[in-house]
Order: sequence, then C-alpha cells, then structure tokens
Amino acid sequence: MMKTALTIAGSDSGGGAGIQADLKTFQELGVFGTSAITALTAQNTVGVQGVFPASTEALEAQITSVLDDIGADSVKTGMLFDSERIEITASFAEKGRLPALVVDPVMVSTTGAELLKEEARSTMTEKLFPHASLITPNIPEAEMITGMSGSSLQIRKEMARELLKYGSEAVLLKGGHEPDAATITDILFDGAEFHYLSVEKIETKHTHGTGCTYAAAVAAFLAQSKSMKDAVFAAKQFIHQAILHAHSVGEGAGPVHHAAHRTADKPFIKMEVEQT
Ligand SMILES: Nc1ncnc2c1ncn2[C@@H]1O[C@H](COP(=O)(O)OP(=O)(O)OP(=O)(O)O)[C@@H](O)[C@H]1O
Ligand SMILES: Cc1ncc(CO)c(N)n1
Repeated sequence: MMKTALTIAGSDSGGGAGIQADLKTFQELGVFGTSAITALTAQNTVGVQGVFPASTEALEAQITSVLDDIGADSVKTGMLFDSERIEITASFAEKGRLPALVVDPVMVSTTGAELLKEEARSTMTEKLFPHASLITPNIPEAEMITGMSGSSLQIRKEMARELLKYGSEAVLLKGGHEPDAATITDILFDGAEFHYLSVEKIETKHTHGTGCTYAAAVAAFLAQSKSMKDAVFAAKQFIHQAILHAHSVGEGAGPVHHAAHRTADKPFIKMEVEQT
C-alpha cells in the first residue's frame, strides 16, 4: 500500500516553497501527500506580498479530515504563523496522531517576511519540538532559538546540543547560510552521534524552497520506514539535485527543481560520523 505524508504549512502562490514544495516532493518520492494549510501567502520569487492566516477552525478541521480517513505515516510542519496554530498542531501531536514528525521551524522567508510571529517562537520550541522526530533549523533560526551566534563547526555542534534539549529525537542543523563557505555542511545530531553531510556549494541565486523541500523529503523517506540517518542522507541527495537544476523562473530567487532527481546524476555527498 502507498505510504502517506501530511504537510501542515503555508501556501506559497509562487509554487516554490510551502505546501506546494511539500506536495511536489511527496509525489516525486512516491508517497501520497495530503495537506493542512495554516495560512495563504501572496508570494513570488522576489518577496512575500501578503500573509492571510487560515482560521483556527479551518486548520483543525483540515488535520482532522486527513487523519480520520487517510491517516499519515509521517508529518511535516512548515510555516505555522502564530501560537494559536502551533497549539492546534501540538494538540494532535500530544494525542500521538502525528507520527514521524519533522518540524521545519520556519520563521522568516529568505526575502525577510515574517512567517512566524516572534511571540510564537517559545510556543514552538516548548510545545511542538518535544513531539518531533526531527527539527530542521537553518543557522539564523538556530541562533534565534539558542541565543548563540556564529557559524563555526564548534559553535554549530554546541547549538545542535542545545537544540536537542527541547526534546526532539534528532536535530538537523542546515548549513545553507554558512557565510563565504566553499563547502556547505549540514549537521545531524541524535545525542549519540554527529553526522556531517558536506557538499560543494552551488553558485546560484535560485534557492527558493530549499528548506521546505529538504524537510518534506526527509518526511517522505521516514514514511517509507527509512532510519533517520538514511532518510536524511537520501533527502540530501534529492535537495542537492533540485538546487543544481533549479528553475530560472521570475525575477528573483527561482524555485528548486523537484523533478531533477529523475534524470540527474547522483551527487557526491561526503558523510562523516563522530561519536560523542
Ligand atoms: N548554494 C547551495 N549549494 C548547495 N547546497 C545548498 C545551497 N544552499 C542551500 N543548500 C542546502 O539546502 C538545504 C537547505 O538549507 P538552508 O540552510 O538553505 O535552508 P533554509 O534557509 O531553511 O531554506 P529556505 O531558503 O527555503 O528558507 C541544506 O541541505 C543546505 O545545505
Ligand atoms: C509558505 C512558505 N513557507 C515557507 C517558506 C520558507 O521558505 C516560504 N517562503 N513560504
């Protein structure tokens, strides 16, 4: 039977991030995707022109409709907008209804738009993170959550340790925002081992939707019962191919190419492991 994955996230009218990226990713990876929309964004490659939250009733009803009938083998969250919508999502998690939960702690879009109210950050870390199998912050999000700053490997290892204290099973600290790096390293930490996934940086401005697509790919592989390490490694291959072949659509940061994995060569991902 086909595996299913649910995304709880915002809609990106531009088609590159949010719900649209997640559903494309699920489809590409052979998982049946469902969605619960937290907010509509009027968005394109140059920015976010408007944010229109879905009512709390609408969010709760969507999640209920999906879970009562179709169910979910894994769940991914993206833009959650505010504390109320996080609390609704967390209430399903508390009842054990959001298995293999991947939380992408989306806060601010690449173009600077606020996708999570500032007051809601602690709600996310305290109410949702403890139910997550994996959280996937980028460097600025990790800095905001931990209050630490810097991007050296040593500091990022310490950040990963701090982030794990919120109660998720594992942390994937993404390196896409490493300044001036020729090599980009993502760190996966589960309390026992650090896994370093390194790639050569791709020189491109077309990175719209990278974070959403990566987290959705992990969720798709978890739905197919891969281990966390294997799911993250396979998702990293998928996102790397998608960035390499990103579309030059619009005037700004174009969207990654979700179907690139069908024809692209397998990228070289260096994986190193360090025991704690
Ligand atoms: N220029 C690049 N070359 C290679 N890999 C990249 C590049 N930019 C981002 N990545 C990879 O893409 C994935 C997403 O990382 P990133 O840190 O950009 O997430 P994000 O900031 O949450 O994404 P978004 O831009 O969607 O908000 C990571 O695996 C990261 O290493
Ligand atoms: C709806 C939405 N979710 C997430 C992101 C982050 O990439 C975005 N730009 N838009």
